[in-house]
Formats: sequence, structure tokens, C-alpha cells
Amino acid sequence: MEVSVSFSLCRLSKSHSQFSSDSFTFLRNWKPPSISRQNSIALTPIRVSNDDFILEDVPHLTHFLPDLPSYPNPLQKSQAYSVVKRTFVSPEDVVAENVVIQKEGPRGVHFRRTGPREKVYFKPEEVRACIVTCGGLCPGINTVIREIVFGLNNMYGVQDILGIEGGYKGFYSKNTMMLTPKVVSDIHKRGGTFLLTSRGGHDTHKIVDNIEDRGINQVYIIGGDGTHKGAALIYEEVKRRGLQVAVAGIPKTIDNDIAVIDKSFGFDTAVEEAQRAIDAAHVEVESVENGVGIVKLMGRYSGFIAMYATLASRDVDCCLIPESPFYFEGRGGLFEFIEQRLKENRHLVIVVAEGAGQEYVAAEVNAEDKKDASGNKLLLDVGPWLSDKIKDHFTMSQKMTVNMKYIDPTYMIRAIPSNASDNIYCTLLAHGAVHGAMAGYTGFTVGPVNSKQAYIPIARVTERQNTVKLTDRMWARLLASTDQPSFVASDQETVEKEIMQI
Ligand SMILES: Nc1ncnc2c1ncn2[C@@H]1O[C@H](COP(=O)(O)OP(=O)(O)OP(=O)(O)O)[C@@H](O)[C@H]1O
Ligand SMILES: O=P(O)(O)OC[C@H]1O[C@](O)(CO)[C@@H](O)[C@@H]1O
Ligand SMILES: [Mg+2]
Repeated sequence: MEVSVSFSLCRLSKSHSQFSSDSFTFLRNWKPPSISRQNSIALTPIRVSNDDFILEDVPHLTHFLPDLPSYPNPLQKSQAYSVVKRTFVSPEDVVAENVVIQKEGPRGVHFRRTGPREKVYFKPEEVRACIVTCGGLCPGINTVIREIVFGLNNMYGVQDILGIEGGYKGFYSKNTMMLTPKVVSDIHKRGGTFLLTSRGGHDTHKIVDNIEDRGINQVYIIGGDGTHKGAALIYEEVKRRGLQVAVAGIPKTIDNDIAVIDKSFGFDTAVEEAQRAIDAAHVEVESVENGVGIVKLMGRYSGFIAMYATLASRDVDCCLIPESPFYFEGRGGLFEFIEQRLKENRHLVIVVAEGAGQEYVAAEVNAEDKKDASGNKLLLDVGPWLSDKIKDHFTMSQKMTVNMKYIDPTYMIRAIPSNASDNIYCTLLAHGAVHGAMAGYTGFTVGPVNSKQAYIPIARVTERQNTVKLTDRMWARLLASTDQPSFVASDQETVEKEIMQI
């Protein structure tokens, strides 16, 4: 058996005495070698491999506090959980990143399965937890907050839970609020975040000073890719100071751009809400001559909301997303397509993701680059620009007068409470995070991988963003359903298009 462990800058060889022939015994017994602080690589996941089996593990408090005592999990005495066939998740349970594999191919990467462990590394009466929400809104944030509070309280008897107000900067600029089951019992029925949120203001040292001063030992951080980069820095600083503080991330983003996980919470709710805007656009344009409806949906760098909203609706004629460049003029261009559809149906609906066509808007609008407080590029408004472009084209070419109806439901799709299935999803995430922190895991995020909840190293969700793959079947399904141009010109078409533009 060959075993390679890349954690920090070390590599263990075959001859290392703690390895047995059984990879799972190995997983159970494996402890990372003590590492010097200088050698620590902030975001490198712990990778344990045995032949073609790879476990990308998450850190544990005992990796840097080896003498930490453990206690029996109080769930052992829980009336509700005692009926479960296997109350505790075995350390051997892992979740495969790839479920579609070739018979002779490698088994690939695995993550630890979430759930309660036999031993916990905190006495419930000594836990002081805190919850913070950062970045943009998303349906379901309040459900996650509620379920962390209920999970800690009902399952583990934890009573001391603090809410950090207004995102990362709230750690050092605001007072905390006490979160009890009573305080949060109804919040899942509301959109937004009960704790308020913000962009910017991540100051690792000030945050960890505050964690230390307040005696907080479990930190639950709800946010997107930016938030998770911040969470990784908090984890690193906690480890550097040798604090017994578990840092757990819960991935949140309306754009569904977080890597590894199946999808982010609130996404389904947002897609559902987007249907209302698309329906309205369709009704409007169906009722007039040459009606063109444009609906702008969120999606900074990824067009998932636009793609799923389009596929769900079936009333959309064309979907424009950031991943798929498009063009207006010539064969296979947007103007030609609009003209054809208007001749055939007398109306059409276009769904455009806010990040689509940014380079064209920038070239024409000549606006300076602006960023939000977190450093995210502020996008130019593609919706009105696209509406004007289409109107101007048909007016100038005198081919027909289009009746433009532009709808921008941007914030409406993310400011609503989560639907039933997102509520359940949020509960699984929150409970997974609680079980993980109580079991001493830290520097992790949680999420469904092939429908099974897993503990995922934070680095895996910050190293890249998830985008729509134009070569995947889902985009092909969309193209087949709308019958829009693929905007991928064949060589001959490219040549002709270039000739036409000269
Ligand atoms: N590279 C980074 N290092 C440390 N903190 C960061 C980093 N990037 C972002 N943050 C912090 O994380 C918080 C949220 O970041 P951001 O505004 O980018 O939202 P997000 O978590 O990516 O969510 P959304 O999906 O809404 O974009 C902010 O307080 C920001 O300061
Ligand atoms: O809340 P803000 O800062 O206006 O952010 C809007 C952005 O946030 C997102 O919803 C991601 O959270 C993007 O889709 C959108 O561009
Ligand atoms: Mg982000």
C-alpha cells in the first residue's frame, strides 16, 4: 500500500509504523505529524491516499492540541436519536466526489460524511458558540441560524450561543446578542438575515482577538466564497494561537457558484421566484404586437439561476449567461434570431444573467472599474443596455417596431424566505456543522456531495468558482429547449461574420 499525506510540507513513506494494510484502520488511526508553524500552508487540504482511494480530510482540533480530552456524545441519551439504527457515524463513512466512474478507473476523491460522532471534544456546558452571516442575501439564511441554535440546544444541551451582528466587522464593532431557541423560533419564516450582513471589514487579528476575549469556542460562519476565504484565515490564526476553537463554514450564495457541493441553499427558492418574473414578461409580450420581454436575473460569474429558470419555464426563447459569449450581428447572431422569432410567434422572452455580455457593455458605456467593499467587481447594468440595443437596432433598420418590456426582479428572488425543500436542506447543513464542531473538526465547510452531506476542506470551495459548463448536458438541454443560437460559430461562419463586420 502506498500512502501519501500532503498536509503542510510533509510526506509519509510506506514504512511509517502506524500504517496497517487496511486503509480504513489507517484512516481511523491517522494523525498528522506535528508541524512547524512556518511550514503550515494556510489552505492546503489534508490528502490521504491509499492506492486509488483518496480522502480529502478536514482538520481536527487534536491535530494542534493533541492532549485534548474527549467525552461521550450526549446524543447517546437522546430519546429521539436512540431509535436510529446507527446513532453515530462511523469514522469509516466517506462520501465519493465522483459517483460515475469507469470499472477499471480510479475511485477518486472522498470526503468525510457528516453526522454525530461517538466522542465529542466539548462539554456542552463549556461551549460558547457564535454565529455570523456575511456577503449577499439568500433565501434560507434564517433557517440555518435557527437550526444551528436548535441543533446545539436540543441535541447537545448547549445554552450559550451568541449572534454576531452585521458580518465579520460585527466581531469587533458591535455588541453580541444572545440566541436562544425562543428568540429564533420563528425566523425561518422571514427572508434576509436575522443577524444582518455586510461586505468588507474582515480583519483576522481583530476577529480572533474578539473570539479569544469573549471566550468563544465554536464559530459558525455562513457565507459565500469570500466569506470562506475569511473563515480559512480565522481557522489559521486560531491554530497559530493554539486555541480550542472550532471554525465551521456553511456555504451560502444565491449564484450557486460554490465548488464541490451539489447546489447551494436558497437556489431552488430563487429559481422558483424567477418564474413569476418570466411569467409576467411572457404575459406582457404575448398581449402585444412584436413584444420583446427581457428578464434580468442574478449571476455574477455563473449563469445557473438564468439557466435553471429558463429550463423550468419553457416560455423563454433565449438565455444569455456570462459563460457563453454572444454576438448581435450576422448569421447566428441575436438580432437575426429575434427577427425570426418575432416573425414566427410575434413575441419572445429573453432571460439575461447580470454578468452576461459585460465586455460589450464596458466597451460602449466607458465606465470606470468599481469594486464593492469586499473587492468584488461591480457589474455594469446589462439589462437596460440590452433593451436599448435591441430597440435601436429594429428602429434603425426599419424592419419592425418592437414593443419592449423589461423586468428586473434582481433582489426579489433572493430576499424571500426559503421554500420547503430549501428549509430541510438548511436543517441538514446546520446540523452537520453542529455535529462536526462538537466532534472537534474545524476549518471545514459542509454540503451535499452527490446528495450525501459531507465535511469538505475549506480550500476546496475557495480555490475555484462553479460555473455552467457549456460542454455539459444541462446547457445542451437548454439549447434544445429554447432552440436559440449556440453562438459558437463554425470556422466558416466565423470567417463570414468577420467579412460582414469589415
Ligand atoms: N480573500 C479574502 N480574505 C479574507 N476575507 C475576505 C476575502 N474575500 C472576502 N472576504 C470577506 O468575506 C465577507 C464576504 O465576502 P463577499 O462580500 O465577497 O461575499 P461572499 O461571501 O462571497 O458571498 P456572496 O455570494 O454574496 O458574494 C466580507 O466581509 C469580506 O471582507
Ligand atoms: O447585495 P449586493 O452587494 O448588491 O450584491 C449583489 C450581488 O450579490 C450576489 O447576489 C451574490 O451574492 C450577486 O448575484 C450580485 O451581483
Ligand atoms: Mg462571492
